[in-house]
Amino acid sequence: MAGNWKMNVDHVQATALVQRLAWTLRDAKHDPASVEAVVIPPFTDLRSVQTLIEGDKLELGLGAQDVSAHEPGARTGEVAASMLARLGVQYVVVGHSERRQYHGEDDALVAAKAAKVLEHGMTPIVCLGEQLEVREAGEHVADCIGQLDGSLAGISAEDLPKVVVAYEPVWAIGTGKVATPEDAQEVCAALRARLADAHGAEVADAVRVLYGGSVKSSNVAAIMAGEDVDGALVGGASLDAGEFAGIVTGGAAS
Ligand SMILES: O=C[C@H](O)COP(=O)(O)O
Repeated sequence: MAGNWKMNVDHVQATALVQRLAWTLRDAKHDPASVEAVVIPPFTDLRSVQTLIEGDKLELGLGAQDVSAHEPGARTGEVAASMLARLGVQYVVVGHSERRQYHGEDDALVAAKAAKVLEHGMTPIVCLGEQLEVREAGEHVADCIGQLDGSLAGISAEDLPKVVVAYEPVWAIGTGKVATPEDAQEVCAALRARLADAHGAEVADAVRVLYGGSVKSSNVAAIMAGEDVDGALVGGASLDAGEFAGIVTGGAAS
């Protein structure tokens, strides 16, 4: 269960949020071995959050929201994978629809970023999902498979099991319109089947497939009931410690 804070929460607010989350999970007797909880703050919060996780031995994973496809150098404004790895970051979101939509990122760039994340020993969370008009045309499965192929291009069969794929229908992000459990399962299953066709069942089973889009504590169990839905990538609801803890424990219960 990964909480993507997006461009919210400064580093002072981040320390309070992450502590409240860890305490709430402890009070709920959450077992991190059953469901992994990951926080994905903005770059400016990473050091503060990492210090708390390490110092207070909080049972939370740490992720970043984006990364450069390049090695350190003259790339103003970018953050290199090696810098994130040095900070103790374990997961990096690549290809989020907000990056694809507002920053012109295409599958080739997403694949290059995912490869860079793997090269530096971290796990990419590779996002993909269809626009509303694509779903209305009934082309969502083919569209998502195309994004999967393009976004994982060049990643070796050895590295693929380390990848996390997040299916996030764009029309369900931040809109309150959650896909039905059947919608989520349909695409997650199709993605896994594609991985199995291309790389074998063992690789496909090892890849964790998440659903994202208006996930809350009240709907997480139904979504997680899908056989091919292994977890959730949560946006808005991860900004509330109690709500995100409810998602983590709700996912564990399903
Ligand atoms: O990365 C998270 C997704 O974009 C979902 O966001 P949301 O839970 O606010 O709909």
